Amino acid sequence: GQTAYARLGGMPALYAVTDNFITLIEHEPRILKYFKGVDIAEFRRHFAIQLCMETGGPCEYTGRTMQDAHAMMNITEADFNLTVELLIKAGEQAGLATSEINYLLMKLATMRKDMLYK
Ligand code: HEM
Repeated sequence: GQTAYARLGGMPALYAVTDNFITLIEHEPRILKYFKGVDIAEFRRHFAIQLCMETGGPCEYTGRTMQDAHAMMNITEADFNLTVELLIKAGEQAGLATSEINYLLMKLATMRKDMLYK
């Protein structure tokens, strides 16, 4: 029984991951350039809610599809991989177990093709 959402500490933990992720992006010019003019408060909320949904939590994602959200960005494979590294680091900084980080990555990996080169 327990969902991954409960195991990893619920919404406070997912917001910690999200905030760490945003800080890491702010320090990585290669990724930050994609975020010019983006409403970060909305990105934060949608990202955390998406993590909640993907881990079986009691949330309903109301943001755009991954294909729409990442359209016209032409995200390269290298930049996608770098972003995933930042997300791993964000999870580590938030104290998530490696198994929970891997679970998250596995869930998000299925969306990869929706984001690349759109
Ligand atoms: C693990 C992979 C990723 C996930 C799960 C993810 C998830 C999300 C989510 C949930 C949103 C919010 C959509 C909305 O508010 O409607 C978003 C927006 C965004 N993502 Fe990603 N993303 C990923 C990878 C990337 C990568 C690799 C980049 C760039 C290198 C990127 C750049 C952006 C930008 C710039 C926005 C804001 C778009 C806007 O508001 O116009 N994302 N992403």
